[in-house]
This record gives sequence, structure tokens and C-alpha cells, in this order.
Amino acid sequence: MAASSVFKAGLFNHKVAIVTGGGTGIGKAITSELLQLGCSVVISSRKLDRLESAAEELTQKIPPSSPAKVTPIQEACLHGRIDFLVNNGGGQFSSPVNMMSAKGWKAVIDTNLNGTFLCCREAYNAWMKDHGGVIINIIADMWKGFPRMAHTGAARAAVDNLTKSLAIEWADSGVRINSVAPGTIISKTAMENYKDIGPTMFKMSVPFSPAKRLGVPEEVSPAVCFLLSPAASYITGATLKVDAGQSLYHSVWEIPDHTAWPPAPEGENTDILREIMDMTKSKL
Ligand SMILES: CCCCCCCCCCC/C=C/C(=O)SCCNC(=O)CCNC(=O)[C@H](O)C(C)(C)COP(=O)(O)OP(=O)(O)OC[C@H]1O[C@@H](n2cnc3c(N)ncnc32)[C@H](O)[C@@H]1OP(=O)(O)O
Ligand SMILES: NC(=O)C1=CN([C@@H]2O[C@H](COP(=O)(O)OP(=O)(O)OC[C@H]3O[C@@H](n4cnc5c(N)ncnc54)[C@H](OP(=O)(O)O)[C@@H]3O)[C@@H](O)[C@H]2O)C=CC1
Repeated sequence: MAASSVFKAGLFNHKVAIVTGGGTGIGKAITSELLQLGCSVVISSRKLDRLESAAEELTQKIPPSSPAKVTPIQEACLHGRIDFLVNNGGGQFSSPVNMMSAKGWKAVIDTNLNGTFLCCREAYNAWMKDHGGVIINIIADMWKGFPRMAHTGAARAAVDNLTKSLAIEWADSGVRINSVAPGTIISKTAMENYKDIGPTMFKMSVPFSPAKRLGVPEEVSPAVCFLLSPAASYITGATLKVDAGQSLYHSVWEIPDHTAWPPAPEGENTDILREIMDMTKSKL
């Protein structure tokens, strides 16, 4: 049973949600919980076959008495009621910035920042402006920067700020909007995106989690359902980190010892600085 059992089935009866990337990983877990809570969900992304098989699987689990249904679509064409929008679809590839092409940079910014902007704008103009609603933007643990994934770090930080702007701009329409920032969350689909380096990349993250394990999508979806629910009726413009404290702990990134840094200015602290640096070097 999903963690959303803290809420009663039927909590979202007759509500309608759009979950981008709702056919895999975190998006699928969110869709599954929303369906259990009675919400109808439109799932959208690029690969229609994956969306359709997820929809088929999730439909089997909807209780017969529930009004909920799941609809897979390739384009997030928006019409009719949209109570909830979860901007979850996205991702990136790993590359040092100096090796990134402008096209690659733009693809990641388009997917994660521009896509989120467009979905928010369309949902607002089509429905939420006149009827209110709730938006959740899935971002990432980019609080210490995101070395080797700088494009997505920049895009997610921008989405976090967009969330805050929209919380104010759209408050008078009764729209709440918040961000959820997952730590490293393992799923088959998330790992497969990174091909051969996927397992290594996810494994290397484990010691850097205070939990000493990775999270799973079913640990993110309850946070999203909470923020969508009336239990969060006074929360907007907030960012909820679902990362077991990962963002407060060590960075995955090692900086090798080097002597490239500009020297400190000469002055009254020069001698003590040298002494400490010599002691440090002799210990290495
Ligand atoms: C070693 C690093 C260690 C980091 C350690 C941290 C620990 C792990 C933390 C993990 C945290 C985050 C996890 C997740 O987000 S899981 C989600 C997983 N899902 C995804 O990532 C989805 C992946 N794919 C996409 O989102 C899109 O395909 C993408 C945005 C990447 C591209 O979108 P689009 O379809 O619009 O573009 P194209 O595929 O046509 O590509 C356009 C150009 O982009 C460049 N590119 C694309 N892929 C790569 C690649 N793998 N490597 C280098 N460059 C790439 C390229 O220039 C493309 O143009 P060309 O094809 O013409 O060259
Ligand atoms: N797993 C993790 O550790 C973390 C994940 N995240 C973010 O959470 C979200 C979900 O990732 P997760 O479930 O882990 O991984 P998945 O790879 O399973 O999910 C990514 C989803 O995004 C969809 N997607 C990718 N590009 C686009 C696009 N251009 N337009 C529409 N949909 C797209 C994919 O579907 P399709 O291929 O059919 O388009 C897929 O369903 C992503 O934004 C991810 O970056 C953030 C922090 C950590």
C-alpha cells in the first residue's frame, strides 16, 4: 500500500490532474497515488507506448467504485478541468560544462525550464486563472550547484524561483504552487537513462546520503500528494526537499589537491598561513 494511505480514498474524487512524465519513476508513483485517492490523471511525455502500458497497469489497480481514470497523451494538450498540474517530466545528461554543446545545453533548459513555464502558463490560462488549482514543480538537489549536470542545476534553480514568482502572481486566482526537490531516487527508468554509467552514478551517491541508501519514487509521491491536498491549504511558494538530508551533507564532488588557486595577499597573517599549509602538506 502506498504511503498515501494517510489520506482517505476519495480525497480527490472528481478532481483532474496532469502529471508530465507520469508513465515512469517518480511520475508513475505520483499518478498511482492520485488514482488511489480518486483523482483522474492525464499522463503525458514523449513515448506514447510507455505511457499506454503504464496507464493499462495503473488502471488495473483502480478500485471499481472509484471515479478515477488515467489518460495517456503524447502532447500535453490542455482542455477542460485541470485542478492539479505536476511538472515532473524532465532530465538531463552528464557532461562537464566545457564539453557541452550549445545544443545540448539548450535541450536541457528547454526540457526542464521552458517546458515547466509553458505547462504552468497553459494550465493557468486554460483553467486555473478562473477556478484556482495547485501546481507542483519537481526540481532537484542543486543547492550546492550541480557539477557535471550544470545545465539541469541552472534550469531547476530557475524553476524554483519561477515557483516563487508565480505563487505571488497567481495568489489572487486561488492558485497554490510549490516545488519538491528530491534527493537521489532510484528507479529502473531513471537509471537506464544514463546507460552504462547509470549503476555507478546512482551507487556513488549512496554514501553521500545521511540515510545511507537511495530513495524510491514512493517516498516522493506522498510529499507531492500532501502539497496538492487541502492539508497544505496555507502553503505556497515553498520548496520541500525530499532527500533524507542529502542537501545538508557532503558534496559528491571531490576537488583534487592543486596549487592553481591565486595566492593570499602578503600581510600579517602570511606566516601563520604558511605554517598551517606546511603542516597540512606534511600530513598528506
Ligand atoms: C557522472 C556524473 C555523476 C553525478 C553524480 C550525482 C548522483 C546522481 C544524481 C542523479 C540525479 C538526477 C537524476 C534524474 O534526473 S533521473 C531522471 C532521468 N531521466 C532523464 O534524465 C531523462 C533523460 N533525457 C532527457 O530528458 C532528454 O532526452 C534530454 C533533455 C537529455 C534531451 O532532450 P531532447 O530530446 O530535446 O534532445 P536530444 O535527445 O535530441 O538531444 C539534443 C542535444 O543534447 C545533447 N545530448 C543529448 N544527450 C546527450 C548525452 N547523453 N551526452 C551528451 N550530449 C547529449 C546533444 O548535443 C544533442 O544533440 P545531437 O544529438 O545533435 O548531438
Ligand atoms: N531520480 C532522481 O534521482 C531524481 C529525479 N529528478 C527529476 O524527477 C523527474 C522524474 O524523474 P525520474 O522519475 O527519476 O526518472 P524517469 O526517467 O523515470 O522519468 C523522467 C520522465 O520524464 C519524461 N520526459 C523526459 N523528457 C521529457 C520531455 N522533453 N517532455 C516530456 N516528458 C519528458 C520521461 O518520459 P519520456 O521519455 O516518455 O518523455 C519520463 O517519464 C525528472 O524531472 C528528474 O530529472 C530530480 C532529482 C533526482
